[in-house]
Amino acid sequence: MRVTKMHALGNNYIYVEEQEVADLHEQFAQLAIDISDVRKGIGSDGMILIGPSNVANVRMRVFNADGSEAENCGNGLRCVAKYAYEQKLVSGPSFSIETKGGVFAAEVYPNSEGAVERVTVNMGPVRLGTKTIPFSGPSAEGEEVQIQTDDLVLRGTVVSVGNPHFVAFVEDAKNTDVATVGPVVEHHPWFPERINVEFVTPISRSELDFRVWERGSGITYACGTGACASVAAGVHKGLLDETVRVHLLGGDLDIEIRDSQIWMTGEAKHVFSGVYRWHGIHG
Ligand SMILES: N[C@@H](CCC[C@H](N)C(=O)O)C(=O)O
Repeated sequence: MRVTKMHALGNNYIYVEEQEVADLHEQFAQLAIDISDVRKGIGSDGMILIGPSNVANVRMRVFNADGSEAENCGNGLRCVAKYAYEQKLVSGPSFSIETKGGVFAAEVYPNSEGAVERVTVNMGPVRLGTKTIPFSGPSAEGEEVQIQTDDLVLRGTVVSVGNPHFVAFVEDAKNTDVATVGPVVEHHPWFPERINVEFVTPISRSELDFRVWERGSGITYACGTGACASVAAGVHKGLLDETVRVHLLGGDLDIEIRDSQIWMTGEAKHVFSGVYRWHGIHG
């Protein structure tokens, strides 16, 4: 199958057009696991399928490295926008992308040769609280949820950006033990469909340090929806202004809350295009 690897701030996926894998419908989860494997596959945070849509200009489906399907991916939206424009799947620089978590409007900024390296996406309305995500904890919990296990007590704001997020404001995001705490929150029984976990520290009202544990992929260099969720939570808590530069492991992302909508602007980069031979589930 023809594949393209792209990354946005180091959050890297293998992008495949649906027509390339039309006969593999029941096997997308295993394909995502295999293709993401850094030793036996290509190596990535997951796989994103690009195809036609009935309700938007193009559709994307997001599979994490463990094969689970996610509703949305912010870095994926920017890379799909780049791909769709450069491959002429769309006719102009402004268009819409369908995901399982909703339809999002994208705008690409091509250079004089038509190559796109920067994209803005309207990530939709700010949605906070346990009613916006799959949640099976006590109904008394609202926007702020307190997770308690034998080893951990952690408060976080829950936010939906199409996909679910738990945003914890911590003393020093850059030195948080993400690999230990992240999976405990991801798999906490209150989140029946698991959850993405962000650790954030405001360094001013317009700058945020950010680390992430992604549902289904673990530590990644960046999470676009996670950055959106974190700024939405920070503005709601009165800690941040509405225009924020988020410092992720892989670089910076600009998030703005305007008219209760979240706008995300950042890079999208091509790594390589080539052919991947998959030997299938029994291969
Ligand atoms: N990296 C993404 C989010 C990908 C999906 C996520 N792991 C989930 O399961 O919801 C982003 O940039 O938003």
